[in-house]
Amino acid sequence: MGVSTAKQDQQSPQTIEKSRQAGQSEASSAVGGNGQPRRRVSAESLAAKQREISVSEFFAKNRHLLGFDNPRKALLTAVKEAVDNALDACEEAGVLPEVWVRIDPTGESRYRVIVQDNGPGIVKKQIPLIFGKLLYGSKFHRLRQSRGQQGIGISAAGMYGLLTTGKPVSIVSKTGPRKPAHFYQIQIDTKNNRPEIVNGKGDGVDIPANENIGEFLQPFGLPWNDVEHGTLVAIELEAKYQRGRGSVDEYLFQTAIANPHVTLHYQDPEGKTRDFPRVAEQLPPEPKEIKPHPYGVELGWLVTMLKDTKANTLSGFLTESFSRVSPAVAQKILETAGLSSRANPRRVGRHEAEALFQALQTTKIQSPATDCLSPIGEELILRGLRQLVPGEFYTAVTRPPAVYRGNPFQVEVGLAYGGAPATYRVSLETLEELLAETDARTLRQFLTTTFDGIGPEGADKILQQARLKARMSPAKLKARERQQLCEALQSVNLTEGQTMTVLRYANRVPLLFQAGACAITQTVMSTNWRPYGLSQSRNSLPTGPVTLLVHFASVWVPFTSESKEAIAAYPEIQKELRLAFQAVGRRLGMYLRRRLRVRQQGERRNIFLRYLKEVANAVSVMRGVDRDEVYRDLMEVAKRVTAEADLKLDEHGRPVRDDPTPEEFDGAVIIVNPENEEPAQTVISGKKNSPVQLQMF
Ligand SMILES: Nc1ncnc2c1ncn2[C@@H]1O[C@H](COP(=O)(O)OP(=O)(O)OP(=O)(O)O)[C@@H](O)[C@H]1O
Repeated sequence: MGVSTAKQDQQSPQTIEKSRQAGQSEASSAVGGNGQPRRRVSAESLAAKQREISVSEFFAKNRHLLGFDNPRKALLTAVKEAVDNALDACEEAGVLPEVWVRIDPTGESRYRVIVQDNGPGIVKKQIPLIFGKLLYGSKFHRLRQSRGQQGIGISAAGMYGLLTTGKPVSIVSKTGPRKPAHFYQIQIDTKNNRPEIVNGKGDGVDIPANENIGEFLQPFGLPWNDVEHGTLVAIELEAKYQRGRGSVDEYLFQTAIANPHVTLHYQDPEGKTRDFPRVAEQLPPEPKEIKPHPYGVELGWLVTMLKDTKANTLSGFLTESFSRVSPAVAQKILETAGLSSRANPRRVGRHEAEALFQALQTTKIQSPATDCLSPIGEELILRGLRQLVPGEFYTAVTRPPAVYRGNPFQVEVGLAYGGAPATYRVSLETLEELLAETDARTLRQFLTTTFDGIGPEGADKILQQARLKARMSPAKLKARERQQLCEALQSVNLTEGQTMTVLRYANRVPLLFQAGACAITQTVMSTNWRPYGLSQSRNSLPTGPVTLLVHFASVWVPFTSESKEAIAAYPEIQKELRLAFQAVGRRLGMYLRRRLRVRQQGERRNIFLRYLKEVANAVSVMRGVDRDEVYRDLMEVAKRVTAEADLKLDEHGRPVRDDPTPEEFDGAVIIVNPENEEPAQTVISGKKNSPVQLQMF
């Protein structure tokens, strides 16, 4: 009734008043004869309907909250959950990760995702709970950087598979070379959020240590890569495979950039394989677990902690439960709160808890320890970017750790400038596949959603060159038009029309959706990039051939939803992001200004040179002096006036003689020689007052 139609909107005020009265009399029919509203339900009848809702029932209905809102995203989410777990497990076990990802088509809009790792494996008893129960995991209750944090991911992917195909999840896990492997087929009982084991008469199957696992699993279509320990997960689900932005391919590519210590093997649904070999042979430093910091605690949480503690005194409670609280600090807090340090924490009343809470917030306490974080580091960011993103100038910055709501976090940013957009690498065959897979309705939409870095402006440029209309349907292109589009993609210069590509990461995991809702994108857009040589309209992404890698690392990432796609905009986080953007922006600005100056001086010298011979001729005729001598003298003058053309970089931005010093850039930088694509200069540690290492990759 609340929906107003166009017809209603045109009604006169009188007609509207009449219908309002009619509406009132209709409503009054719900009033009983005694003038009291008629009661349709009683508290008792409502009570009869009350039922507990299991967490799995809830998420089965609200699957979009977990990233399963459409078949394409479902495929990515399933792969992502399994790969993220594999990487977490390997790193925790101190193993350099090697992960095999395979997507097999099993029917119309059905795929089987198979992910195997060389991690520690999972003990037999835990397998059913991990894969057949939502909210079960090892990471939720600890404060330490990891990819997973909620304990929902992999069981939710299995549940989605079960709901859409009726097939259970298959798991094979082996914990050591002389240990048997465990093979389970598990489905989740959504009503009760409990695992049901389907194979081995409800007990799973053990594969003895001396048996060939690969041969054993062959009849089940499960490929086992021979490792001493590791886990394989296979989930069949309703899905859609499509390349381009937000695809499995893109997720793996971006994972490889931010995880240079990982080797990934990938086989796509068409059987094409791609390997991403590791470029770093060392694991990142292991993050340590920390206790919560007093500034992050909330009153209700404090009350629960007081009730649950095993400490016998308030002083013991504070020092054991929180990080950075020494006995002296505890004493200070308790004095401020007016409480005895020997009081029993389990007997603390409401008012006393509130006083303690206030004292915790107001006492000066050292910031939390930051060894719970494991940033990628400037050197590895540069290596990762250089390996996979083409460009001529690279720089990276790792900010010092900071704190939001008591949680330590760290921001890192890498910037690559000058790479051609992905369109240059598109062959006709790939373009035809992308056109066949897309669900974009217009060509312009196809271009902007398929390729990173193409904004509407760039798309229009390409379509103009291809002589195609922006609103044409991608599915209806004829062979000749597809050819035209491919040629335009490869030839149009997008340097100006390209928008900045932002690669967002949280705890080394690429974030591929909800860019607009993410603090990272919002802060990139609200930062002023114009002083650094990029053009930018107000509150939008800057334009130019720039890729920005942004890594947010924390013991708890404040995601905006359970699907872990966007980071919430806490002011402390936005401040750190902005400082990191400004640091890389300043270095980019320096590089671009220098390049521009060199180019301008080069052009000026060319003009001199064009007329130098004629001037020398005229002077020698007029003054009777030697022409060649005059020419040589004039040449000297031209060189002196345009000396900068010989300095630093030539017109391609290539260092010519005197390369910029590390101190000038004040940070980690790579400048690439565009002619042979070799790094002309690499500065890894160029911070002022610190030893400078120059290193070529
Ligand atoms: N491949 C694996 N090897 C070893 N342990 C694993 C593996 N996959 C999952 N686990 C264990 O299972 C637990 C549950 O995994 P799940 O994906 O459901 O949640 P999570 O990774 O803890 O958090 P999130 O929901 O944020 O992803 C993990 O915490 C981990 O201890």
